Amino acid sequence: MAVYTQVSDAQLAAFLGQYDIGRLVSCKGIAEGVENSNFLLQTEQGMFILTLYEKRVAAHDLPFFIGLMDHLAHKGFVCPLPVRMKNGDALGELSGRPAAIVTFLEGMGVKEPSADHCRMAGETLARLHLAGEEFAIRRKNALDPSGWRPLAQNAGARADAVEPGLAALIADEMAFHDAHWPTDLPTGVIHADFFKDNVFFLNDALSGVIDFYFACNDMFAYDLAITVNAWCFDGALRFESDKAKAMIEGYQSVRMLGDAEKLAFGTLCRGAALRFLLTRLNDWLDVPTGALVMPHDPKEFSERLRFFRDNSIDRLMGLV
Ligand SMILES: Nc1ncnc2c1ncn2[C@@H]1O[C@H](COP(=O)(O)OP(=O)(O)OP(=O)(O)O)[C@@H](O)[C@H]1O
Ligand SMILES: N[C@@H](CCO)C(=O)O
Repeated sequence: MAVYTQVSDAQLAAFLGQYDIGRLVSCKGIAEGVENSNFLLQTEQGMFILTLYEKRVAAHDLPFFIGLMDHLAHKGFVCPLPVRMKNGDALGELSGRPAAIVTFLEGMGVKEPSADHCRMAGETLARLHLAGEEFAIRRKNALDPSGWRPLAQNAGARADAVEPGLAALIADEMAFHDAHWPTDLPTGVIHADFFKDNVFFLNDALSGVIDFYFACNDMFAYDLAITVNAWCFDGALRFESDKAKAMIEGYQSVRMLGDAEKLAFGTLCRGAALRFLLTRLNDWLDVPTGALVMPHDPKEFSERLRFFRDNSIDRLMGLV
């Protein structure tokens, strides 16, 4: 359960006093998620999500995240809408953390997506990329290859206690990406964490997207590579090429990939696997004391990484 910061009744009452969302009926910590502390609020006016931003969210990035959700929602993209306080601000402070309330989205993530779910996810990711055009604020990706290095160093030799040989695998991959990471592909606003738990479905139709707290400006194709990593492996970590093909077709039904994006796609998938391996590994090794959180297993991404390192995926994904 991800609740890193506890909130007393008195603190919550004072915080909610700044909003016009009716009297509080209940407030429950949310079990899912690993990044921030999330609470489901029920008020006289309905359901809302209260988020207290934790370690990976820098306060100076919050106007980007809040502004992006506002921008996308106004473009007709279904995502949470930040709720403004009586004074017009969407960001406040609670229990010593930056905090915000956003609207509640109906639906839930699918644990075992079909190829159809993957197609819809691909389409929606491309719509997000187009809807993000004209968003004025910019944010560098804090988890691009330069951001991976401190994570790799912090884990260091401790990685081998999680999985023998992992420290060498990470060092080799860092060297590979130093030489091969593309720099000239089309960029724009990307979600950067388009995982199955962040994409909601209702009655088998995609109903909305949450969790924009890794969003940034980076390569569109990298976002698709992250999404293929997250959606297109089965429970035994076998790559499911039918799902990847459907996802890429769905994406290209809205935004075509260029030749350079297709050529670099294998490297981007390999880098995406390394990025999630590194954050998971650091979270696994350094769980804050007292936190109610179940860290994700890093080994799920070392397996994906080896798959993308050892296989040429162009044909498997219908890219050639
Ligand atoms: N706007 C929303 N509407 C409905 N449910 C939401 C909303 N925002 C968050 N949730 C619920 O809270 C959970 C955690 O939210 P979120 O994914 O933003 O947290 P996180 O700590 O950033 O997690 P992650 O590990 O995915 O980065 C979601 O899985 C979902 O169940
Ligand atoms: N989606 C991420 C967690 C949020 O950073 C993961 O599964 O590792």
